[in-house]
Amino acid sequence: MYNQGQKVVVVMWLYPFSEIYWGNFERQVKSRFQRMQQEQVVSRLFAKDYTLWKPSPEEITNRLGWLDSPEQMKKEIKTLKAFAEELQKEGFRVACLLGMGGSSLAPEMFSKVFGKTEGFLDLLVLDSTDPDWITYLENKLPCENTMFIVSTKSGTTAETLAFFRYFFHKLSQLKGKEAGRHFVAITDPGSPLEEIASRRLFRKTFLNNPDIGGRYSALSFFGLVPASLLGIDLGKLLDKAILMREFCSSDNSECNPAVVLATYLGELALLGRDKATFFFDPPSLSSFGDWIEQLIAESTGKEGKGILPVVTEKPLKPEDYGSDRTFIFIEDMESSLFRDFKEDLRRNGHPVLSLKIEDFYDVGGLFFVWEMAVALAGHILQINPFDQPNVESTKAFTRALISDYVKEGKLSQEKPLFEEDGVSVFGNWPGSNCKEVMRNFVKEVNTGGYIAVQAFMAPFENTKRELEEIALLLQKISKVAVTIGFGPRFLHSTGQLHKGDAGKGIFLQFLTENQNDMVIPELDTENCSSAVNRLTFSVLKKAQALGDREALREAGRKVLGIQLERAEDLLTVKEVLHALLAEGR
Ligand SMILES: O=P(O)(O)OC[C@H]1O[C@](O)(CO)[C@@H](O)[C@@H]1O
Repeated sequence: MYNQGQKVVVVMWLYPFSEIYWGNFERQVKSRFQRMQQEQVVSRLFAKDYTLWKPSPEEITNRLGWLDSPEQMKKEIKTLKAFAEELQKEGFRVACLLGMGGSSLAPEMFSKVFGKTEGFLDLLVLDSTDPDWITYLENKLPCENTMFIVSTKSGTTAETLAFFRYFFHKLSQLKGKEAGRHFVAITDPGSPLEEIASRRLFRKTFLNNPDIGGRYSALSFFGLVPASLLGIDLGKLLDKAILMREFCSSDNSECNPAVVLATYLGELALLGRDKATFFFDPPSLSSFGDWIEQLIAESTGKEGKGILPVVTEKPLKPEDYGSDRTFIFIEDMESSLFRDFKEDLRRNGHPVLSLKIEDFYDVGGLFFVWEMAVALAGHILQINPFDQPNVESTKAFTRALISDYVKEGKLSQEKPLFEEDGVSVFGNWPGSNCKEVMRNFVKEVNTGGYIAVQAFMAPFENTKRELEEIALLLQKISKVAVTIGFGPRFLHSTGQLHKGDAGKGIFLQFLTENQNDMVIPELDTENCSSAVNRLTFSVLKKAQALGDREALREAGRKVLGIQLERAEDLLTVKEVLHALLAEGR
């Protein structure tokens, strides 16, 4: 138990006034520190020694480019600045980034945390295939003055290419052969996008270092092109990362912030604390949470292991948390919002880590230290933190559904269990109404497990709020961690962990019908046969939801599918949960 008289709260120099409380785990932590020091884990990481993770170098040796990226990208600042100036001069006002997962989350964080600088471009990010959301975003875009950033490492990500085709078609109608001047590509050398960009006469193509994986690419062209368009001072940002790299280069474990964080994540997960629960102040930093969620979940959730990042919960009473949690606060220096909450958590024996940042440019250092920490947590868990072996299964089911759709004109789907007030319920669940099914669903989660709410819906603010309320009700009823992810975005983040971890999760999948729908245009009209059924965004979204449902089931996971006519029908689910909560009291 917490006792201020003992040496339990360590003030770290990671950032001034940061602090860490290990709870009852100091002994194990010390021994992990010693082991990492003896094995010279840090020196071996910088020497790119793949045996830290696996006996073979595959998808490791060619994924460590992020270690040198801050230094290398300093040489590109001039080019990036010149590009931003060129766009300003030509009257571009908005940049719209089309991308998924590692190609979109850092840019979105830059946009939400830093915002637009006077005279520079605004940045919007599209990472949803929901046609209502695309229409909403499109209506905000002054297409004539918009630069589209097509951002994909592989150059093959289905969502990104569908967004590209949609907006390229639109711009071609407006600008004819000049359409390509509104597009810039960020991709790996030799990817299919590089070829598309050259054929479609894109304004520019940034070829990234191929040795950097998606979720480790914040401080490469993937993060820095959009950051420079926003007017962020790249030199300052990268210097913070370079300084952090220096702090993180020592084999002296206790003095190495990345080793301390890795131990906090990895060692405590091995000891049963495998839910890393994040809180942010100011709230705009929660977009850093979306980035870190992908980094932790996609890197560690595999081979029957994994650390679940929880980034959307509101603070609860300390006794409402299980003994499977660690807590991480990322706050600015002045923040005292969580002071009492942290104290309560420590008093209840929960490990608590608080990182204080001085200004937003400290995210440069945060990107680096978390990338290194997660890579080292992968070493502690003995997994490869750079691959994503279970992501492909959803894609395969989705492709099969789409290919049937193109032939048959409809998506094949299981029959609902029943329909009730705008809500159709799917899955192998006992019960003949929503309340019975939901009661049985919640019973399926064990202590130490989690519930993942997956919403294939447009991410409007009011929908987010409704889902947060639903998550809170589920949390109160089940007493386990509850996460929320919008689909298809989460498929490129927590989707890996959902299928690759130890199977502790149960899944509540929402899927809405849409008000709007648009065909995803083909670019080469000569390849378009009029006999096929043309794919639309709503069909793509639905195929992704149904595909993931199948992939989860194939991995032995339990899924409750709820299809809604409109987002407002979430109310039916909320009412049922309120009733269940009242029953339990
Ligand atoms: O940059 P790409 O190749 O489009 O990939 C996007 C995302 O998809 C994944 O490959 C798999 O979900 C992520 O790891 C990656 O960040």
